[in-house]
This record gives sequence, C-alpha cells and structure tokens, in this order.
Amino acid sequence: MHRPALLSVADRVVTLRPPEAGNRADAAPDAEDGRPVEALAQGPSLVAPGEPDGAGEAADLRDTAPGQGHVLARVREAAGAQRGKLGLALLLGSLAVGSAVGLMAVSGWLISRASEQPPVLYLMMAVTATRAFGIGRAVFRYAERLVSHDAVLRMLAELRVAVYRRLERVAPAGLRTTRRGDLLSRLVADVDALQDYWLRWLLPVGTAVVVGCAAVGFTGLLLPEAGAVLAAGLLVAGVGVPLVSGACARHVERRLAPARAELATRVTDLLTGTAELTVAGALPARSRQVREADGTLTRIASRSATATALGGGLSALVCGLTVVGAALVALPAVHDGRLAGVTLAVVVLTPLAAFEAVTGLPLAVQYRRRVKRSAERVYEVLDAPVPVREPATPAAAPGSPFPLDLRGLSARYAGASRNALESVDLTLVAGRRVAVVGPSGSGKSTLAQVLLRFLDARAGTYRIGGVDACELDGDTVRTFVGLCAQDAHVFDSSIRENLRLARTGATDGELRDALARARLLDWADSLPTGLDTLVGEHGARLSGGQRQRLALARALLADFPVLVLDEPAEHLDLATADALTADLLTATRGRTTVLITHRLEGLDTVDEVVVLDAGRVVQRGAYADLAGVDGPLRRMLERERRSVPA
Ligand SMILES: Nc1ncnc2c1ncn2[C@@H]1O[C@H](COP(=O)(O)OP(=O)(O)OP(=O)(O)O)[C@@H](O)[C@H]1O
Repeated sequence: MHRPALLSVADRVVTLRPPEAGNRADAAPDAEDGRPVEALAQGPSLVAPGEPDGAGEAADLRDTAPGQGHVLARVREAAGAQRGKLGLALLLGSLAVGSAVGLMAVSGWLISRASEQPPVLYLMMAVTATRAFGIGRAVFRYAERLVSHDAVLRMLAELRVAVYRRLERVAPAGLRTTRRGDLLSRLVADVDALQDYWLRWLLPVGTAVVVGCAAVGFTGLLLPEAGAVLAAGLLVAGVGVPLVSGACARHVERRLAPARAELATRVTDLLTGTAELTVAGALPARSRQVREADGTLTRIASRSATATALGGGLSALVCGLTVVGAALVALPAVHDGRLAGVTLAVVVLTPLAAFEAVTGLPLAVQYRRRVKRSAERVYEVLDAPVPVREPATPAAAPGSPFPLDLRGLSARYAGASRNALESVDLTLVAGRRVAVVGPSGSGKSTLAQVLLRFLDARAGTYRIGGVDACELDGDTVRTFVGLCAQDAHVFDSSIRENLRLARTGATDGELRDALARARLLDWADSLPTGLDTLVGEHGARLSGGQRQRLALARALLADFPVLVLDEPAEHLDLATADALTADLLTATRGRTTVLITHRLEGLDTVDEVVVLDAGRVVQRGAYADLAGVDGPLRRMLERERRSVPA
C-alpha cells in the first residue's frame, strides 16, 4: 500500500516534509502554553514556548529561551559551525583594508624618496611592496567576500529551513489568522536581511577596529602626535558620525521590515483576489491601498537614504580634517628634525586610506537596527507555540489502526477561550463509515484536525490500534488517517501529476481506476491531452465539482486505512453536491470513512451519524433511527427540506 504521510498535509498547506520528531513527549498538551500564533501578524514579542523542538541541524537557531539576551545575541549564536569561517573572513577583510593603507603609505614614501633621485636599487623594495599591496588588496577582498558569503549563505539556508519547518509545524491549526503576505515576507525578506548582521555590521566593525588600531599604532610610531590626531579622527568618524546618522534613522529603520510586510500582504491579497475584487468593484480601492503601502515604504527608504548620505558626507569631512590635522602636526616635526622629510607623505597620506575602514560604519549602524527588527520577526515565527507536540521518542506504529478510538476528547485552539470539541467519543473499526453533521462552527473540521494530529487533545484520549496517538509521530498518524479537505489544494500541474502526489509510482491504470471511482474518468478521457491536461493555478481550469472529484480521486489513490472527507461538497450547487456525495459514498463503500458534512442527503447509507453542536455530541445513531425521532437531526432535516426550492 502506498500511503504518503503528507497527502493530508498537502491538502491543507503546500508543504515539504515535516521535521524529525523531537518535542517533549511528557508535556501535557496545553493550548494555552504560549502566545497565540495570530500574534505573528500583530507585533513584536519574543515569548518562546520554552520547549525543545527537534528540527534537525537548525534547532539551535531557535531553542534559545527568551530573556537569555538580546535578539541579536541569538542571531550571533546562530553562526554555530560557521564561526571559524567568519573569523577567517575578518582576517581577510582586515588584510584587504590593511593593504590599502600599506599601499598609500608606501607609495607616499616612494614618491617622496624618488624625488631625491637615489640609485634605483634603493627604491626596489618599496616598488615591490607597492605592487604586493596593490595585488593583495584585490586578492584579499575577493577571498574575504568568498569566505564571508559562503558562511553567511549557509547560515541563512539553515535558518530558512528552520523557519519553514516551524511554519509547517504550526500549520494548519495555528495559521488561521496569520496573513500570507506577512509570512512570506518573514520567510524571504526578513531571513535575507539577517545576512547584513554579519556582512554589513559585524565584519565591517571588526575590520575597522583591527585596521584602525594598526594604522594608529603605525602612525604613532612615526610621530606620536600624528597617531593621536588619527586616533581622534577615526573615533569621531567611526563612533560619533554613526551615532548622529543613526539617531536620524532610528525610527525609520524599525519601520522598514513591517512596511515591507504590509506591501507584500497587500500585493498578495490583490493578486490572489483579483477576480473577486473586480466583480465587487473593489479593485481600484485595493490598488490604491497597494500604492499607499508602496509610498510608505518608499518614504521610509528615502529617509533611510538621507541618513546614509548624511553619514557619508560627515565621514568625508572628518577624513579631510584629519589629513589636515596630521599635516599640521607633522610639518613642525619635520622642521624640528623629529620626522624625516620623506616620511611626511606617509604620515599625511596614511589617514586618507585608514578612513576607508570607518566610512561604512554609519551605514553599518543602520543595518544593525534594520536586522534587529527583522530578527525579531523571524524569531517570532521560530518561537510560535505549536499546536501539536511531537514525542521525543515516537512509539512503534501499530500493525493496524483499528480500533481507532476517541474517548472523552476535548480540544482547543491556541488563544481560544473555549474548547472547540468537548468530551467527544468516536470508535472506528475496519470498514465502518461515520457521518459527522452539525451546524457551522460546531467543531466538525476540528474533529478532522484532531484525527490527523494537526491539533492535540486537551483532555481525553485518542488511540490508534491501541497506541496513544500522542506517542506516535504525527507523520505516522497521517499514514493511517488521510484527509480530503473542502479546500483541497490542486497544484498548477497536470491531472496525472496532481494524482501522483498521492502515490508517486502509480501506473496509468491505477490513476484511471481512481478517476473512475471519483466519476471523473469520462471527463478526463474526453480531454484532447487526457491525463496530461494542465489544470491551472488552484485548478482554475476545472469546475468546482471537478476539482473536488480530483481531490477525492487523489485521496482514494492514496488508499488511507481511514479516510476523512471534510465537507467535500462544500461550495457546490445542491444538485452537484448531492451527486458528488452519492458518488463518494459509493466509492468509499467498505472503506473506513469519516464524512464531515452539513448536507444530510444520502446519509442513509452510512453506519452511524454523529450530530455535533457547539463541540459536543448531541445525538448519534443510525440515520433512520435519528430521522424517525424528534431531535437535532430531524430538525436539521426539516430545515434542509424547507430550503430546497420546489
Ligand atoms: N485555527 C483556529 N483557531 C481558533 N479557533 C478556531 C480555529 N479553527 C476553528 N476555530 C473555532 O473552533 C470552532 C469550531 O470550528 P470548526 O471549523 O471545527 O467548525 P465546523 O463545524 O467545521 O464549521 P464549518 O461547517 O463552518 O466548517 C469555531 O468556533 C471556530 O471559530
């Protein structure tokens, strides 16, 4: 049997493999153990659940409990194995800027000495050093870029995987109120922004300190006053100027990442809802909102650029003043004979090159602030409470999932004030078909989430083949229980590839069989390119009924021992919905099925009907028995009959 663990997940979220098991098994499931995930879309908070989480090699990126320091300290800790490379990058960067300083100093000396017209051999050493510094500058810079980017991109790759895995763990139960554009922005732009912490903050600052100290030391050896002037100039340019430009951009930098997320959210909404917005006449208003968000981002970026320009201008001014200051203290020294005439050029020109190490620091300070906000947003995702705890050591999967048993089960979403399910009992044995009905919001889909272990029980037990589901890996549970969701995702690919998601190596015969059972084969055969027909984004080239039938065929092909069908006929017109329900009841005959629906038509063929209301089971039994007595099902039936046009 081929039962892909992820088919059910793929039906709810487009996802990769879930992380390896790793969460505390003994922790009592408690949906209130952390900040609700909807807070992701709202604002900064670094509350962490405080539980270990096994997301493989990147786990260290997020397991630092909050309060252990600054968010940037966590970014630094994430360097992990790349620390050695970053140290090497610092050395290479310092050698590159040091070579620039050396080049300036030696060439200054060379020109001065050459003017005295000594025998050319006296100059050979300086000529060679000039060449070496000139070549070294480019080579060291290239090597530094190579090493630092290699280290940082590796870190980013791990971090992005960690963020993705966390999102995957939080989805689907925890993502109902988060905004897609915002998540996308966190996953892409904010993670990318973290590279600047190393590339544009730590390494430039480290290089500035190393090269600045060396240049001051060297100049001080030649002439102590000149060393002091250079030290003062470097301090003003490297500390004072960044403070001034940083103060100008303080508020701007913190607003940059949220403004970028706002624009991403609005653009995503606009693109995905263009058809609906056009029909509702709301497109111009939404386009205006996008333009406004874009305008806000542009204003923020331009204020940030102003601060950068101010920093650049002030640095250049301080550099010029330092060169003049060095000349002013050096000239009397030459006059007094404390400094050789040929070294005057060295003392005056060295500051010019040494400032290369600090001119980027105003920008570095801005980057640091920007990175801090992005890091907060990334760590909010990494620290978001997960609705399901995976066991540290998963129990062995039972040979058969039967009986699949829920006893007194209650479940609650993170941040909710009441249980979505309350003391629910349900037993499934091989071949049994149960319909779960009830008004909207009664907890039907929540039951599906619990059965698939997308949401943990708050009280009661869920056992699969005698094993507590909490002791099983979530993936293992989903090899036994599969879902065909009401909003099943159809990929922008061919019919064949959409089906093969359920069973990678399925033959055309098996695909056709699944399509036939979902009553879609005649339609597929009538298409000019048959199974190779492209279905469009979200199945845009299919009708609503065809989309649901394709999802049903996929679920049938996956051959789950227990199949949960969550409102498969939702959003369809009554005739199509009833035809689809009838077909799927035929297709699932003899297969353990939980059919979640609020249409009662055709349910006389299932073994048991469970009626939910406000999360509780208010009635259960055979359809004919329930329909024959006064009670919730009978009232639903009467309402349904009244609503059907004569
Ligand atoms: N991710 C979530 N976070 C918080 N509350 C949720 C979440 N999902 C559902 N709920 C709440 O849980 C309750 C049960 O919702 P559920 O989706 O299970 O109902 P349902 O019977 O499937 O409704 P429908 O027939 O409309 O799909 C509702 O009050 C709903 O608002």
